[in-house]
This record gives sequence, structure tokens and C-alpha cells, in this order.
Amino acid sequence: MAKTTGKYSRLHKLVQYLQPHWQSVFLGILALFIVNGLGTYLPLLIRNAIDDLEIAFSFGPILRNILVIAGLASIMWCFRMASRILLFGTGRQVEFDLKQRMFEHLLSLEPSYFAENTAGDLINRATSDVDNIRRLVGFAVLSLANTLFAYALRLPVMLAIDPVLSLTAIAVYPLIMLLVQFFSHRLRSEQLAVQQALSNMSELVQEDMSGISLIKIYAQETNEQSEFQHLNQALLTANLKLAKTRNILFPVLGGMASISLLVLLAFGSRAIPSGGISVGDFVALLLYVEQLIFPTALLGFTITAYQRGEVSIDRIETILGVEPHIQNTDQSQRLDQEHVQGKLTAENLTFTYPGAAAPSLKQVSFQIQPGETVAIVGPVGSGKSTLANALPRLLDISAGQLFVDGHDVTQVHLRDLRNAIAYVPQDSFLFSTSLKNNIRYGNPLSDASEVEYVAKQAQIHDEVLNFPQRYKTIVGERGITLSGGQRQRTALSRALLVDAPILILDDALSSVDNQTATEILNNLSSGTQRKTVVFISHQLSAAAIADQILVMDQGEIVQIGTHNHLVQEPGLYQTLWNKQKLEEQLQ
Ligand SMILES: Nc1ncnc2c1ncn2[C@@H]1O[C@H](COP(=O)(O)OP(=O)(O)OP(=O)(O)O)[C@@H](O)[C@H]1O
Repeated sequence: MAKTTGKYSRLHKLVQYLQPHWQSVFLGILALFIVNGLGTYLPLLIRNAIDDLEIAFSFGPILRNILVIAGLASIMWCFRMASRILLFGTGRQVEFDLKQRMFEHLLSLEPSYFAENTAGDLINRATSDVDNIRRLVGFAVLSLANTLFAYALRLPVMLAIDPVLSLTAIAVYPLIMLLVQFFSHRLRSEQLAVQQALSNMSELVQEDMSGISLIKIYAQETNEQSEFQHLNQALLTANLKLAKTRNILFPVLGGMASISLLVLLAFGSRAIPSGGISVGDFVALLLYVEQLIFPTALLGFTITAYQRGEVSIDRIETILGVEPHIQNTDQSQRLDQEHVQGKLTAENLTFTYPGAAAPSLKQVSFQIQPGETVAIVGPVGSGKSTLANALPRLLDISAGQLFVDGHDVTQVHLRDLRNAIAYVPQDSFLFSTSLKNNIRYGNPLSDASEVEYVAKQAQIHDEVLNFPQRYKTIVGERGITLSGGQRQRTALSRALLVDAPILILDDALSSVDNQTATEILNNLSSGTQRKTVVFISHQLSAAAIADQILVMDQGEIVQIGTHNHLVQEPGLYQTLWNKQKLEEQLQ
């Protein structure tokens, strides 16, 4: 796991994020420089105009000065807008790039990563952490550059006018910055508290809506109501606290800004009569002091935004730094899918889950010929799914143990390997889209006849005809709820449509009745272009039609043979078969 803890490496990352957009950043900062240059020049113009007035009043020069000042102020306004558009736009671009990189990176990681990291945490990083970085590169870059130019250009002019008066007037500014920083930390933690309270409440609503039947069956409406009230109250309290802090901060800031103006007024009004400074100088100083308030206060917020952004950079880079364990190497061979026969071989395949004490697969060896239908049976936890996951390399298995058509799977290009294997897990995921789109997920350009053909093979077609909009019916969270068996057969249709030479069904027909499961399996193993089918199941009567059956127990293959052979042989298969027959009779 990559760690980016150093300040230097974070800054380096920041520069990397900004690099593709350097033109916008450069132009944005240049615009800010122009804004501050004009902002420094304008008070000097006003000063000259006022001092000219002291000598003689003439309408022409006043009008000319007003027009020049108004013109320059408008130009300044345009450059300020441009700087904001360019720098905030860069923030948005960086946000876009990071979200895209994160999503692409997450897709490259193996399923075990998602078992260790919750979806909630990953979503949080992809949203609030990326948002913090957006603020850092947009707001913080703008504010830092703006403050830097504001002071670098104005302070020398102010000091040239009257160093003592200038420094006395801005003496409270460091205090403003510290105050803002203190408040922005407080604001931040209070904002987090509001977010937390909000997410607690949404979680409750989401759970209650999903489990509404359970609430009714157990008559728990009153309890749920009071739980909601409790969370709602917590949200109200957090919101009020946040509002209070905001309502204190801004008037306090305004007050402190007035202090510096008052100081200037008090000392300046004494310096004018004594001839220390001219009225024009005094007005220019007033304008400068006023112009510096906003960048100073903003710097306080910027420091907090920067600190927050640093933490977020670490959190995002931790994810981006995770190397997928299972990936192609320079030596990975390409497989021509057209010519894959579908022969599967295991030679002493042994696999231990990371952190597990004992292996889940122990010295497993078998040969499955192209076009064979092979059933894998065995008690719960015997290693069947582990074996199924090892074939398409969803698990990080060692080299030299598992082969497709004689090619070591760890040496085959991952995409080619996975294109050669269609895999249906027990718990298939359906997207919230039409049934048709779910079925043609692996092959989005398939036409209606191809979709219907596979749906017939998976024995779901007749039921689809009874759905309100047939193949256009929306399923998943936002659509109709399919029964377990319908979901499984939809997932099977999806796998059949990609027409891979090897099909793995991992308990994928467990919710389908035995007779239908047997018919489906018969369909699959009787075509002219037979696939290699690996059928993992507890349904022994369906498994019985397989060409060979591998019986697993505690990670080992303990028996191999046809049903007729195994049912005669004293052993685990016979025990399981007799038990299942007895259960069927009792039902
Ligand atoms: N991610 C994991 N980490 C650690 N151990 C695991 C993991 N997944 C499975 N196991 C363990 O590996 C062993 C084999 O599990 P597997 O899921 O392959 O069994 P199975 O035969 O498919 O069971 P079932 O019939 O219930 O689906 C079990 O002891 C299980 O607890």
C-alpha cells in the first residue's frame, strides 16, 4: 500500500494534479497579478485626484479621472472574473480527473479488495475527499496567490506613503487570520457533525423503507418513530450549533476590520494637519487597508482548506497506490477466443485465503475435457466456490497449478482468460435497467432474437412474456422484484449470451427447482457446439447427469466419477445422495 505522508510528496502530488491544466493555472494567476496590480494603482490615482483638488478645482480633470478610474475598475473586474473562472474551473477539472482515475483504478482491483473496504468508505473518498482536493486546488490556489500579490504589491506602496501609520493600521491583521483559522476549524468539525447526523438519519430511513414489512410484522412503528425523532433532534442541534458559529464569526470579523480603519482614522487625522501626509495619501491608505481585509481573512480559511486537502490527498493516494495483485505481466500470452477448446486442468492446486490458518484448496488435481459437463459437489465450506473463483483468476493463485487448454492461467492475458470463461455466481447482481440490457450486459450490441434465444435456453423466456413490458421491464432496485429463481435464470442468460467456451455455474441454479435445473443442464450439454460446463451444486439429482462428478470435502477432491459409479461406491457421494433422497421422500 502506497503511503504519502510527507509534506513534500503531498505538494508533489498537488503539482501532478495541476500539471495537465498548467495553462489555465498560469493564466488564472497572471489574471490575479493584473487584478492586484490595478488594485494597487487605483488608490494612487484617487490620491492624485484628491491632491489635485487641493490645489485647484477644475471640472475637466475630475471627469477625466472619474472615467479613467471607472474604466480601470471595470477592467479589473473582468480580470477578477477571468481568474475565478480559470482557477475554480481547474479545481473542477482536477475533480473530474481524480474521480475518473479512482473509478478506473477501483475497476482494476480484485473482489477481495472490496471485501476489506466498505463501499460507504470508498464512496466517501470519491466524493468528500475529492471535493476537498477540488477546494484546495481551486479556492486555495486562488486565495494564496491573491493574498501574496495583494501584500507584495500594496505593502511597499503603503510603506512608502507612511510606514508607521500603515503598520499600526494593519497590526490587528495577524489576529484576524488566527481568529478565522480558529473559527474555520470549529466550522469544519461542526459541518462534519451535521453531515454525520444527516447520514445517520438517511441510513435509518433507507433501512426502514427496505425493511418496512419487518417493522409491520413486529409492530415496531412507534419504536422506529422515536428513533427517527432522536436522530432528527441530533441533526437540529448540530445545525443550530453550526449556524451559531457562523453568526458569531462574520460580525466579529467585521468588527476587527473596523478596528484597523478606526486606528487609521485616529492616527491619520492627526498626521494630516501636521503635514505628515496629504489628504490623498490618507484616502489611499484607507483604501489599501480596506483592500487587504478580505485576502487576510481568506488566508485563514485557506490554511484550513489546505490542511483538510492534505488529509484528503493521503486518503485518495492510498487507494490509487494499491497495486492489483492479479494483473497482466509483460510475458502474458494472448488467447484466441475462437480457438479455445475449453480443456481445464488442475495440478496440485492449493490456495489459502490471506490471513486464513488453513488452505481452502489442498492439492486439487483434475482434468476436464473440452465440451464435458462436470459437476462439483460437496458439503458446505468444502471449497467449491473457491475452485470456481480460481478458474477465471478472481483469486490470486500461484503459477503452475491451473491450466486452460494447457496454458497456465497465471500466464494468460486476463481479458482473454475471462472472455473464455462465463461465470455465474450464486448471488447474481442485476442492474436497475431493463431485463434486455441486463441479459446483454456482456455483449451490448446483441439484438432481440439473440436475447430471446439465450432466455429460452435458460428457461426464463415464457415468464418474461408475462412481465408488464416483457424484455423492456425494468428490474433491480428501481424496477420489479424478480424471484430468486428468475434472477438466477436471468444471470444465466447473460452468461450464455457472451458465448464463452467455458461456463461456470457456482450454485447458480440453487433457487430453481430440480427438474428445471436438470432440463437447463441437459440443454447446455446437448448442443452441437458444446461448451465445457462446470456445474457447482448441492442439487445432486441435477448434478447426476454430468459426464463426471468431482466430490469435494475440506478443500480436497475425495472422489471422481460418474453418478452411476459414485452412487455404488461407499463414500461421501453415496452418503450425500442417500441423505438427499431421504429428504425428498420426507417432503
Ligand atoms: N474470503 C475468504 N477469506 C477466508 N476464508 C474464506 C473466504 N472465502 C471462503 N473462505 C473459506 O474457505 C472455505 C471454502 O469456502 P467455499 O466458499 O469455497 O466453500 P463452498 O464449498 O463453496 O461452500 P458453499 O457450498 O456453502 O457455497 C470455507 O472454510 C470458507 O470459510
